[in-house]
Amino acid sequence: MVAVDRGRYTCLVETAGRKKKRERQLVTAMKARELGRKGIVVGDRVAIVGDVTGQADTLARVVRVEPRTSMLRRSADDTEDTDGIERPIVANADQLVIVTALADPPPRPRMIDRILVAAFDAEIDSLLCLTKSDLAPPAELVALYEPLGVPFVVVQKGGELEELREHLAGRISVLVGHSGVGKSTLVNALVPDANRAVSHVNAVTGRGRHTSSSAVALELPEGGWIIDTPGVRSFGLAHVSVETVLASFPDLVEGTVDCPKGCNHLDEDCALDAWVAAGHADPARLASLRRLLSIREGSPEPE
Ligand SMILES: Nc1nc2c(ncn2[C@@H]2O[C@H](COP(=O)(O)OP(=O)(O)OP(=O)(O)O)[C@@H](O)[C@H]2O)c(=O)[nH]1
Ligand SMILES: [Zn+2]
Repeated sequence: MVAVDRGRYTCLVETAGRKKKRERQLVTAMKARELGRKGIVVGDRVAIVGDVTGQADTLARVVRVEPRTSMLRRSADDTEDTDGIERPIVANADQLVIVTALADPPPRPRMIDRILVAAFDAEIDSLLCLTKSDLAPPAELVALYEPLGVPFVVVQKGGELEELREHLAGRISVLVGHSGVGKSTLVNALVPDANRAVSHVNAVTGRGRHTSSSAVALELPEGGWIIDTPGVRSFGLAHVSVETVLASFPDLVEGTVDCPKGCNHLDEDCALDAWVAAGHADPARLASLRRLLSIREGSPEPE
């Protein structure tokens, strides 16, 4: 599923054409009644029936959604309608690319932390993509994320993208970042046909890029997909547990055996302080764990 918009689903269908050459086309579909209220999102693998020629004014039907390997939800505070529900937006992604400018706009570590927790929760890898390196050096931000073991790449407009391409090749990556960080600049550089591909999808669904707030999947020339998420600044965290965050710090788990029951690992009675002080783990790791845990407790970053 490469785009979803107001009940119209754009699917990429690959068929074995003549001379075993693989042929692919975009097919517009609607949801078959038997799927009921089950949602379909970008990244979903689906089965479709009916008219799958993809010709103008044809409409296929999605009859089945395959089991998902991961699911990212838009955070409730990100949606215009403030009903507090975290809606699924991307399925089956295997990498979350956090696009952050080194300056203009300045980096927002709290937002980066929130996205990292969402990635831990969804069990997908994350990659820090630091843009606008012509405006500021990356050292300070890199130092903040080094203890977390998050890989990073540094890019600038018109510059080399080889390293980033290596991280993206063959994978399904979701790009997320605040407005103005250079996400569109990046997408256009990575996918030479990005504008055309997006307008083609929108021609099928009848919407323009900037009116659409839904995610769109774009295929990379070197294989793999990037999924742009316009208007999405962070992902839902309300359901993320202490255990989920802790599980991403396997080096610290052992130190929690003496914690009081239900310890949030933030208060004075937490056993991790003594355990780390005894030299069992890096204090920077504990500090990072606590930074991420406190995000769940705190209110979302104000705009
Ligand atoms: N100095 C500098 N400016 C950049 C760089 N990359 C992008 N810009 C500029 O930053 C501005 C925002 O870039 P966009 O690519 O539109 O950012 P975006 O994240 O897509 O923003 P939205 O479209 O609002 O979501 C534009 O004026 C770009 O020309 C960079 O590496 N260095
Ligand atoms: Zn504890």
